[in-house]
Amino acid sequence: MAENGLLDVTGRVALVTGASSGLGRRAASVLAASGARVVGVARRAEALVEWQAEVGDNGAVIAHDLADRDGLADLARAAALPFGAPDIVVHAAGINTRQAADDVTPEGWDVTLSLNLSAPFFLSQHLVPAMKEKGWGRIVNFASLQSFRAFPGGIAYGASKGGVAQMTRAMAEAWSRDGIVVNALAPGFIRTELTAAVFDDPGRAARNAAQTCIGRNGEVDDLDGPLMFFCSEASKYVTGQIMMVDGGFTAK
Ligand SMILES: NC(=O)c1ccc[n+]([C@@H]2O[C@H](COP(=O)([O-])OP(=O)(O)OC[C@H]3O[C@@H](n4cnc5c(N)ncnc54)[C@H](O)[C@@H]3O)[C@@H](O)[C@H]2O)c1
Ligand SMILES: O=C(O)[C@H](O)[C@@H](O)[C@H](O)[C@H](O)CO
Repeated sequence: MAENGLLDVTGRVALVTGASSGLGRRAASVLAASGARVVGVARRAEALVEWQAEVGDNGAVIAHDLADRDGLADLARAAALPFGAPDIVVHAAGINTRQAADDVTPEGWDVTLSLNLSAPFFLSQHLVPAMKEKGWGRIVNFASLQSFRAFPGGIAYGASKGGVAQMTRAMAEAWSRDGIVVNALAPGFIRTELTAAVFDDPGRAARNAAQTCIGRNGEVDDLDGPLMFFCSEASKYVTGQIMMVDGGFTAK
């Protein structure tokens, strides 16, 4: 925590999707270690329970398929049971089906858009009324390099992440007057399960690292600072913004 308390999240309740692995799991752990009570959501119950054992009493878990839009109202209700209504939501669940444009299937397209784009919107819509009542809320979306750049096999993923970038601005316009700031983290190439295919190709991993200003690809803890900024009082006059956390990939 910063000495002036700006990054403090003690006593806040956070809902983190994608908490079973990668960036979502890291975000859930960092928030819990910083004093928030965290409800972790993802599909894999076993991995969630393992995460909960790590964080102890500050964590609760719900196994849920976020691509099923009809279940999101129930999920929002269930998420309020362990610690009260969430003040913070971090939408980290996401997939990349990596289908080439000529081969994209309707199923691949739909699940990508449902999980990456629709779930953050509709789940937020169910959580916002309680945030409005408190006059304070933080919504953190996950955009990507692919919100702005095209990569092979990225048409559905890129469409979803381009949508996340614009949705973040539109959510900010809709809800910020009620004390809810809405921003997005846009990671570069960070080593997780999602990017295993990228990191398993040494040539591609090296080219991506060389494209950054910092000279390396990312690790999950590279997002800790930007995450805490967006989840805390520090970001009270920052809304509708997409923060590149890409080692300077897009600056170069
Ligand atoms: N890793 C990167 O380089 C990178 C770069 C840019 C953006 N992102 C974004 O960051 C977010 C986290 O990605 P990651 O790299 O940690 O990936 P990951 O594969 O490690 O984690 C994804 C999480 O989403 C969950 N999930 C997948 N389908 C789900 C469903 N139907 N319902 C509920 N949960 C589901 C998984 O269980 C997992 O917890 C994603 O939105 C991703 O698009 C990642
Ligand atoms: O894994 C891949 O193949 C995709 O390129 C993405 O998932 C990227 O890692 C990320 O979106 C870039 O910011």
